[in-house]
Amino acid sequence: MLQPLKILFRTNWMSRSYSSYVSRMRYLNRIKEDDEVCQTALQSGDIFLFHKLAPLLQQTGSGIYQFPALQAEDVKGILENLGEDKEMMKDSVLINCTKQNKAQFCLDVGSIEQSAVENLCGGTFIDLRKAFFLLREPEAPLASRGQALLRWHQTNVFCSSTGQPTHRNQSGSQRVCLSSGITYYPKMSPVVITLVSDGKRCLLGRQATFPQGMYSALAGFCDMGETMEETLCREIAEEVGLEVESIRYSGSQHWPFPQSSLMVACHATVNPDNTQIRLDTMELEDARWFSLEEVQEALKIKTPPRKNEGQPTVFWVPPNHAIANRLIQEWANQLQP
Ligand SMILES: NC(=O)C1=CN([C@@H]2O[C@H](COP(=O)(O)OP(=O)(O)OC[C@H]3O[C@@H](n4cnc5c(N)ncnc54)[C@H](OP(=O)(O)O)[C@@H]3O)[C@@H](O)[C@H]2O)C=CC1
Ligand SMILES: [Mg+2]
Repeated sequence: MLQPLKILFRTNWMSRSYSSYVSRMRYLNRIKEDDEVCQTALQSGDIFLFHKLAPLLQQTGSGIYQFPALQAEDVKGILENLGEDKEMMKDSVLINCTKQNKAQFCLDVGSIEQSAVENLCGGTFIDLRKAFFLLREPEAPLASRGQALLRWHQTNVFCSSTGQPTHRNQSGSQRVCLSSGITYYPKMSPVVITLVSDGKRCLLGRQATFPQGMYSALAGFCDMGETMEETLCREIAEEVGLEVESIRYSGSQHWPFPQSSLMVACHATVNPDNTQIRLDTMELEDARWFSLEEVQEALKIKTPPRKNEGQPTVFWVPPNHAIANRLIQEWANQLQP
């Protein structure tokens, strides 16, 4: 029996019985695409403050760092209190949406005197390179996503084709040049990060810029037109002179340093009869095969070890905020007897 027309074309997407995740993603997309929906969401959203790309952190009594979500009214009060135009709120950029369907925005108040804002908020603006490791999940990735979006807007003010100013939409999900018609979207650079194994050992490398003693999985940016697999094989051949035999995907991560990368993490194996490392000293300072025992010891080290005079340098690996740590942990777990 045909349903009456109105039910078939009901447009109130929020009342449909979608899973809460689906309705949240659809709501987030509406905020992204529709300026009016975004302006409404901004009035009742969570606002995360930055100052010249440094996120505002607050420390609890027990010393834990938090990434405070201010309410729109609070932020307007702060702006008014400091004699600033409340219209600055419109510079907020949409980051995400909470499970309670609350929109999350970031706002850079870098034009205002830093300590004046810190005093009113009871917090401190801390450079992301430090803040990222002071925060825990899910605040660290939220802060790096907000910073990456704000930095993208600050570095894409002009059209790269006409030099004319670009104009953002309310959510900040894009910028458009009205004379060339080009639409710009926030970008991440794809990077493949690989844990190479010969079945018994794993291969880790270090750049001269790494902290002393720290070795990590090998990583490399994708060249234009490459598949992930091609990047992986090329980078391992380039950096340590080995040929990969098999590849297994592990996971991915947005990595904000130095620019926004999308880290695609994989395990790879090489022929155990051909494990001779031929190091590209232009790229890496060192690369070595490590045993399970050495890696298990390194995984126990949670903070950068002190270098004591006359003592051998201690081998350690990136902290668990970095996806390299996940790859190394996965490898150790699968080898563990
Ligand atoms: N989250 C994690 O666990 C880890 C993250 N990383 C990150 O992975 C990224 C890549 O690692 P890395 O070994 O340095 O990469 P590569 O091995 O590709 O070497 C870096 C070189 O790539 C070129 N390059 C820089 N930026 C880009 C870009 N956006 N697109 C294409 N090529 C680029 C530069 O070459 P040129 O100088 O010739 O221009 C640079 O010297 C780094 O940003 C690093 O921070 C690395 C290890 C662990
Ligand atoms: Mg590399």
